[in-house]
Amino acid sequence: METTSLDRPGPARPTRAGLSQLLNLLRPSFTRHRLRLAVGLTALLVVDFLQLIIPRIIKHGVDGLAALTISRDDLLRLAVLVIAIALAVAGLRFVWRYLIIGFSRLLEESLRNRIFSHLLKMDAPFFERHTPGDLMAHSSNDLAAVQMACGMGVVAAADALVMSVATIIFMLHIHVELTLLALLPMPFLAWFTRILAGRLHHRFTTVQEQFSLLTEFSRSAVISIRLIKAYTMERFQTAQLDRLGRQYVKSNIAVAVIQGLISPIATLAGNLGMLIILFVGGRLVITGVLTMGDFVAFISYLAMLVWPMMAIGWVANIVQRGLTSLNRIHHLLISQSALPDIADSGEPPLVRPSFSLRNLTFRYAPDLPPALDAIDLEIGPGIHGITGRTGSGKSTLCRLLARLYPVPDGRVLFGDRDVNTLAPAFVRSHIAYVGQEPILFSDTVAANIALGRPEATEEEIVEAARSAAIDDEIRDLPDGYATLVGERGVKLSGGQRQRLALARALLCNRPVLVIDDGLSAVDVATEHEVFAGLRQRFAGRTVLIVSNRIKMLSLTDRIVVLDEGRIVCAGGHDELLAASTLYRSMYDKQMRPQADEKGAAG
Ligand SMILES: Nc1ncnc2c1ncn2[C@@H]1O[C@H](COP(=O)(O)OP(=O)(O)OP(=O)(O)O)[C@@H](O)[C@H]1O
Repeated sequence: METTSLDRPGPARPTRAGLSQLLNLLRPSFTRHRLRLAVGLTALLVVDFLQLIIPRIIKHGVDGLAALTISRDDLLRLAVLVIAIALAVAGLRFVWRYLIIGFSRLLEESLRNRIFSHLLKMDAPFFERHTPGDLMAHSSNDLAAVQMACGMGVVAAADALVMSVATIIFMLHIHVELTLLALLPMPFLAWFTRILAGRLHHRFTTVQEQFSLLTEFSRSAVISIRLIKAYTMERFQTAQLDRLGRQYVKSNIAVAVIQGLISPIATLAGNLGMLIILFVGGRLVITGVLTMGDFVAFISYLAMLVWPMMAIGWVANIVQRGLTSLNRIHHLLISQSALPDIADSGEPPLVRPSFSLRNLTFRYAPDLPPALDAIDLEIGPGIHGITGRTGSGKSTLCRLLARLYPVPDGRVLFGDRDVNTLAPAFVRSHIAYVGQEPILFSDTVAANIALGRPEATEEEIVEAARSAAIDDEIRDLPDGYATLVGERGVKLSGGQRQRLALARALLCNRPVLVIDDGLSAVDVATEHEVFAGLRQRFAGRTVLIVSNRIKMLSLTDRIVVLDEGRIVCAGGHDELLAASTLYRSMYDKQMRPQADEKGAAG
């Protein structure tokens, strides 16, 4: 028998894609903003050049002073020149920061948009393989690492390259041997920075992990405060928080140790070079090979070289980190939905669509038993009840109709066409879906109802609420339909939330309504009212209600009983009472106590 299943290996560690594949992800942004980048990099190079000129001006002044050939006016002119250059450096620094860092933010935004629109296309199995934390990491840490590499990474790389090459040329120009000697400690500085930056990254990742553990712990403790109090868990929770807090402090101290090492090592390398200049360069001045000005300029150049040498190690690390993150983003973007990749052609919606399930077998994973087993079912206009024990496959059936999971070819037909030949969005656009857990957004009641049709009028919203039997209760809220609900608003009861979600689905006015146990928290009297509203509103259309409430099921046109993924019986309420032992036992459990109570009262 042909079945479908989802190969769900879990989020494996991604293999490294080719460099050109990774760079292809960045190319569109680099191309689009090439002018911005070119101007930014030019400003950066001009800053470098201007900085290199300052020691030469100072050399001129010192030589003049040493030979007593310089006038006060000359000195003033040199000072003004230095200030003018410093001002130009400050202005141009602002320009390159604005342009290049701005570019990295634009690149980050475009990658984020790409990731987000890709996620919107993915199917349910994808979201089961990737946890929300996983996906959040892509849209925060990984994007930040790429942004860093393409912003400060580009700046530091260009800066370090130009500054080190130019500074060394200027130094060589003064004295070749002295330059080579003074540069001796520099490769060690680059090497140390590289090693320390690597460790720093590692420790910093630990800090971030500890921080997210701590925040997640505090978040879940705050939202489950009632449970904690009910189980008198306060002490235990405090001890847990204390433990996490101590780990967090420890990992922060580990970061501080590395950060504390970097600067002294740089100073040490600079001072070693300085020592060499003092010792060797000083002798060259005494012997008249170098002028006093050359000597001072040489010291300034060496000081300027410390930063590029540190930057080389630092850049190597952030580029490596950026590539690792880019690799993860690449793997996310190449992951494919198992649903057919067919774009919605804009075909007009079907007026009275129906579903035909033909010998459909479905498993969530190859090693799991089938969640649906050889299902044959016609779902056309009318109100259909789906019932069965927990885990019998009711929700799975609804999810497959809503095209959240892939199905094998020819097993599910929609309006006589195989769903695999249709755009998933086309099929979904016919279905209003009410799930088991209603989700409300932090917005007004009206906006929550109008989620699927933001353009709906006030009258339409009220009418949908009335059909879902929630209108009166909404009017009793402090601001009626304008009341804020959700996380930061008024808290609604489970039944109210479910009816709000139902009103949202009703407002969409689609030809098929699927309610997956979405009325379980609604009391029996209100359930009747809701059902009457549905009957009237959906006359001639298709409604599928998953429920285990016999009273609700008895009102439907036809009931399908599932057990272990199979249809064990289908028919009207009376028919099933006679034909299905499962249905009969559900009826007995739910209706007998009432009958017994009535009998006892009589
Ligand atoms: N995402 C999933 N991954 C793996 N197995 C799943 C998944 N969802 C459901 N199942 C399994 O598939 C079977 C059918 O589950 P389903 O949720 O469709 O049952 P149900 O009849 O709706 O149950 P309930 O009445 O408790 O909601 C169960 O064995 C369940 O454990």
